[in-house]
Amino acid sequence: MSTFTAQQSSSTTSSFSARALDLKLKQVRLAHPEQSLPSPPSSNGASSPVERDYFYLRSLKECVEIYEDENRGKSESLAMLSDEEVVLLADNGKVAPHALEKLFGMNELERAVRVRRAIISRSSATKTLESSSIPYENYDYSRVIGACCENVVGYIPIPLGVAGPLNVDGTSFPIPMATAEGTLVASTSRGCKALNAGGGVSTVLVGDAMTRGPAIDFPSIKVAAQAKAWVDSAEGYAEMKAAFESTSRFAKLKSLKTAMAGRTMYIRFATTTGDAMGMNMISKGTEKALDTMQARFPSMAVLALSGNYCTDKKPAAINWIEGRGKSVVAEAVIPGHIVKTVLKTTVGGLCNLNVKKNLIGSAMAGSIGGFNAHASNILTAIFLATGQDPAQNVESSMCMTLMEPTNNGEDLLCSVTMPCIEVGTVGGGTVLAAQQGVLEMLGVKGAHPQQPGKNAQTLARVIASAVLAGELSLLSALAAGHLIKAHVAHNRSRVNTPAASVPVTPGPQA
Ligand SMILES: CC(C)(COP(=O)([O-])OP(=O)([O-])OC[C@H]1O[C@@H](n2cnc3c(N)ncnc32)[C@H](O)[C@@H]1OP(=O)([O-])[O-])[C@@H](O)C(=O)NCCC(=O)NCCSC(=O)C[C@@](C)(O)CC(=O)[O-]
Ligand SMILES: NC(=O)C1=CN([C@@H]2O[C@H](COP(=O)(O)OP(=O)(O)OC[C@H]3O[C@@H](n4cnc5c(N)ncnc54)[C@H](OP(=O)(O)O)[C@@H]3O)[C@@H](O)[C@H]2O)C=CC1
Repeated sequence: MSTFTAQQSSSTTSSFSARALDLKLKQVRLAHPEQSLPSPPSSNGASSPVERDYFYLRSLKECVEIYEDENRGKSESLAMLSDEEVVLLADNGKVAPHALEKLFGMNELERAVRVRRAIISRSSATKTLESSSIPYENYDYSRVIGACCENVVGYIPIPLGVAGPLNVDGTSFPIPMATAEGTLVASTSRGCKALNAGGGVSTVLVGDAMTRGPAIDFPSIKVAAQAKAWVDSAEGYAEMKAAFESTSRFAKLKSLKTAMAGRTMYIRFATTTGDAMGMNMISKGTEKALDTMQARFPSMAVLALSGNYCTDKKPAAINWIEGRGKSVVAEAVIPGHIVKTVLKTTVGGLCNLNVKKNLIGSAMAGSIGGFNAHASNILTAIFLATGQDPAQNVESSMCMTLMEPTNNGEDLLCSVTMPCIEVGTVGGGTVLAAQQGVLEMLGVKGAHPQQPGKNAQTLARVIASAVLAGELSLLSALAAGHLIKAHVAHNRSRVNTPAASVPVTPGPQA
């Protein structure tokens, strides 16, 4: 085995930048995985972690002896090893990379992330993760572990803009939007300006129920029908409700909808979930209710807690028709002169385009719940900013935008109908510090102190109102023929646009 001579003079060591030293060390480790590097002279005084790594890298055998010493706990043993030495243990199957937080302990969460980046980086084809611009430092990982993500290597920053403010039911709200699509915030702001000029948006909450729909098999259609009749009965409902509600202080069962497909039965549990979006809560309650049902129907077999009759994170007509999460309608009147001066179009032009695009165009396309221009743009940006589950934008963005002339054709009456806004202000990504900051700015952080559910409902009302702003502005830009002009101005970076690809010259056969 070749040997490596470390730079042992303290003056030479201090002339290394930490990064250069770190890279050098990694090269050595890759080339000589089994080698113990020489120790520094006692006068050296190497103190930074990188310097310690550089001078004290032990052999795999020594590292394993330290790590497996039964006289110490794992976190204590790992504290004696350098990052490089933990990477060495992981590379040799002694430490599971996804278990680093558990092994290091709660006081060393950033170290766990740093070491994992090194492990993953070096085993990947590109080897770029470790030195990449993906940030990982100064992040509160205690909020992430066991709640938001596993195998963490950092975090992805997304620009956060604020549109508005927007007057919703008499209160002025800033509209937080995390997005990488230039133009969105500007467009939503223009819509807010037009809406405020007409006195703002008024909203109604017409439903509040998260849903879960398990699939249950029975030996025959006869037994399945008996079970269905029992769940549909007052007695069955009461028994299921009691079992369901024993699992949570906040989840309250509102209805059970049953359906059969051959000998398989589906039950759509619909419940309020306080200020939580509620999927964990409702799944927990559903499991308990099915245990109760099983006692009555021993031959039933729960195939899956989710039988897609919910329907979570997938397009489905049942959500559009019955609603899921918060069902909100938001409405406003915009004076005709504001339509002209702020939106640069006319009441007639907007109404005509809305019918031809959002209603007839979507019908021609066979859309379910897509009777809008870009509800998902605004909703998803607010979801990301406020820590919602972004996969639920599928059904949450379902929206019908309506526009008609009012006040003898002078002004515009417009509305959005959104039956499935799935949001919470507790649980999931709402526990993260930055997302909590955004919820705080909106005055809806955490659980409402007196009325559980009010914070989440307010957030849903704000989202629907902001969607109305976005609809107005985009439709106006389309009606006026301004769309591409706006996107070239706000959405095409002159600094970062890469050089064009050079197509490979076609060969003689091509
Ligand atoms: C959680 C597991 C994986 C445990 O599963 P397990 O089999 O108990 O895990 P294990 O401890 O035996 O480990 C097996 C492997 O899992 C991985 N693994 C295990 N633990 C970790 C960890 N901490 N960090 C990273 N990786 C981990 C890892 O690869 C590990 O291998 P190893 O590396 O140890 O050789 C399993 O129960 C599972 O996959 N559950 C499903 C959870 C899920 O997919 N949830 C999705 C969200 S639900 C939803 O949003 C939509 C829904 C449900 O509503 C849609 C619908 O309607 O269907
Ligand atoms: N399991 C699944 O199938 C799915 C899970 N998810 C994920 O589920 C997570 C969200 O689940 P969710 O159930 O919303 O959140 P949580 O799992 O965090 O549950 C909410 C918790 O907050 C407590 N709580 C305190 N105050 C309130 C209040 N005012 N209103 C409501 N609850 C309160 C509840 O108490 P109590 O214990 O009394 O109920 C409960 O313990 C997200 O990470 C999401 O991505 C997403 C889709 C499917």
